[in-house]
Order: sequence, then structure tokens, then C-alpha cells
Amino acid sequence: MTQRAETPTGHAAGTASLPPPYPLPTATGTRAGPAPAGPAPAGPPAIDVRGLSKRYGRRTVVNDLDLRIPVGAVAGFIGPNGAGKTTTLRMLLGLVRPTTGQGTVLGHPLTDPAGYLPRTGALIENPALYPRLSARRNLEALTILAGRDPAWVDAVLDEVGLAERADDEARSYSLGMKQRLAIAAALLGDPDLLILDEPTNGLDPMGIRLMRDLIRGLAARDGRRRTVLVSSHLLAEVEQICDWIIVVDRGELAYQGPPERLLSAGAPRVTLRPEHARDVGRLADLAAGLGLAVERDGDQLVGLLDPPPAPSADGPDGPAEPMWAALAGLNRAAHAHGITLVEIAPGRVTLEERYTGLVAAAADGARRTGDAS
Ligand SMILES: Nc1ncnc2c1ncn2[C@@H]1O[C@H](COP(=O)(O)OP(=O)(O)OP(=O)(O)O)[C@@H](O)[C@H]1O
Repeated sequence: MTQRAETPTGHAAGTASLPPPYPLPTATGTRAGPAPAGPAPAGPPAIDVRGLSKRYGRRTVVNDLDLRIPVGAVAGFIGPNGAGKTTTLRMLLGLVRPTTGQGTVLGHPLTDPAGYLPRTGALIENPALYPRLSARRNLEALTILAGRDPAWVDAVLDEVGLAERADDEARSYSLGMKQRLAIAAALLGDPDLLILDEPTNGLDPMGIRLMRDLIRGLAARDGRRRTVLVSSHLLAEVEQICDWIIVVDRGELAYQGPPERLLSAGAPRVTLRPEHARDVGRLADLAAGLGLAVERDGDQLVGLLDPPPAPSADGPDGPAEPMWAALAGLNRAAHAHGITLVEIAPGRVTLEERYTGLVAAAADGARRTGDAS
């Protein structure tokens, strides 16, 4: 039998409603992330906590974290193993007492979880299931224990895509199905906030895809503005479904805001390919002479232009003029040296590369702090 998680499941349909929904802001301020660019949200965020820390003895595992998640967002809480994600989620769920921290969750003080837990559903670590009971019986047991209306059971089974297997024993389920059943349990009270800790952990690619579709659907359906906070150590697993990204490393915030800003905060990149592979070395020398940092990658060069140019009048995705000028200069120089370029492909670093860069920068900063002390 899977271990019973010490997790409050969703509760209390028909409890106090949230303030009116508001559109997602285009950015939020963080210490480490990009500067705010969008309008301030009209209502309070679903999660708005500041200075959240957890120390175990002399060890700080979450350090002065500010989280600000808009209502209705699917927020990806991303960080490498041991970054402090589970500890943070446990603090938000009142399962671990924060060492420091203030703010609100669903408008209630962080220090009074009883105020917001009735409107919060969660999946933390192992799904809490009775393996010899069917999915339906598992959920009915939970509704009875919680004094809830069993009428919810069919609705949530349908929502997580288990209606057809609802009467099979849970032990016959795949890991993905067990995860979805655990999410169904968290949905029983139609929560306004759903917290999922690594729900794709251990799933195969198909299971990950099904879980992604499920999570996206849980947030936005029928005009509902449920907020979902989902953790993962792999950005690629959640980036497609998140409209808010929080990156943590070693317990510290590295980025918070919309994924687009994480991407646009990255340097523009260019791939250059000469007609003849033998010219790659000479082309690299020419690029270096023009101040372009490039690296050889097989029969092509890849270069990052740093620092990133300011957004042009074309907007953040429009042509970056310094980049074009540098590339035009290199093209002329290559031509003058008898090198024909068959590919000049500008682009930007991917979200995954940006995430890796942020984590590496945080590690570097931590090392330097350690060296200094
Ligand atoms: N009760 C505890 N006592 C001491 N240290 C703890 C305790 N709980 C967690 N930690 C430590 O805090 C750090 C962060 O752990 P946490 O589980 O929050 O990270 P995580 O980002 O969720 O990692 P993972 O993705 O591996 O689950 C780890 O180094 C862990 O060993």
C-alpha cells in the first residue's frame, strides 16, 4: 500500500468566493528576476508571500523567498533536486512551520493556514490510496471522512479521465493513473488553489503528456479561475502548460514571472555556417576580430551576443539592431576573405538553456559567497 500522505485534500465547495479575477500581469518584480513591465494586477494574487525561509538547525534550506502568483495562473515551481521546492510547498500547506515569512494565501494570512486550507487541494509525494479499493471507493471514503458531498466523486473521476476505470481496484492502476486518482482526491472540494508536488515524477513520456493535459485543464475550464502551483525539477515537463514560472536554486529565488520574460531575458544567439567546413576556423577568427563570441559546433559556429540589446520599436520579438549590424559586418568580412556563408540563423536561447544558466549563476553566486565567508 502506498504511504498515506500527510496532505490536506481539497475541501469545502461553496465556501467564500475569491475576489474578481483579473488578467495575468506581464511581469512581476523579484529581486533576481527581470524588472516589472506590465500593469499591477487589480486584485490580490492567489499567493503573495515574502521573506519565506526555513532553517533546520544551522542549515537554511529555503532562504528569504518572495512568491507572488496571480489568480488563475498555472505556475511552474522549478528547481533542481534539493532546491527547497517541497519544503516551500509544505510551508504553504501548513505542514512545515516557516522560520520566517509573511503574506497571504487566497487572501488569508500565511500564519493562519486554517483560513485557506479549506479552499486548497494538494498532492505532496506519494498518492494516498487504498490499493484494494476502486478509484470510486477511494474517493467516496475520502468524502465521507471529510464530511463532503459524495456527489463530487463522479465529477472528479470524469475530470481526471478515470471514469471508465472507476470501478477497478487502485492497485491495478499504472503510476500515472494513481497520480491522477490522487489529483482527483485533491479536487474533491473544488479548490481554488491546487498544489501539486512533482506530479510527473516517475511517469513515462505518455504519462507526462497526459498529466500535462490534465493540469492545464484543471486551471482553465468554464471560466473558472483556479490557481495551480506545480513543482518539477525539469522545466521541459511543465513549460508548455505554465503561464507563470518560478525558478529556485539552493532555496533562493532565481526568477519569477511569465515564461516569455524568462526567454527574452536570454541573450540572442546566432548560428553561422560556411559553405565549406574547412572555413569554420577562419570564420571564427573573423568573428572574434569583430568582437563576436562564438564557439565551434561541428561545421558551424554558434555565438551569443552579450549584453542583450534593448527591445527595438518592433517590440521584444522584433529585430535587434546591434545584432543585425554585427552579423552584417561579419558577412562582409567573410565575403572579403572568400568565405561564403550558407546559413545565418539568429534566434534566442531556449527556456531550458536559460533555466540552466540561472541555476548555474545561482550556484556560482553561492560558491563566491562561500569563498568570501
Ligand atoms: N526535515 C528536514 N530536516 C533537515 N533537512 C531537511 C528536512 N527536509 C528537507 N531538508 C533538506 O532541505 C533541502 C531541500 O529539500 P526539498 O525536499 O525541499 O527540496 P526539493 O527541491 O523538493 O528537492 P527534490 O526535487 O529532490 O524533492 C534538502 O537538502 C533536504 O535534505
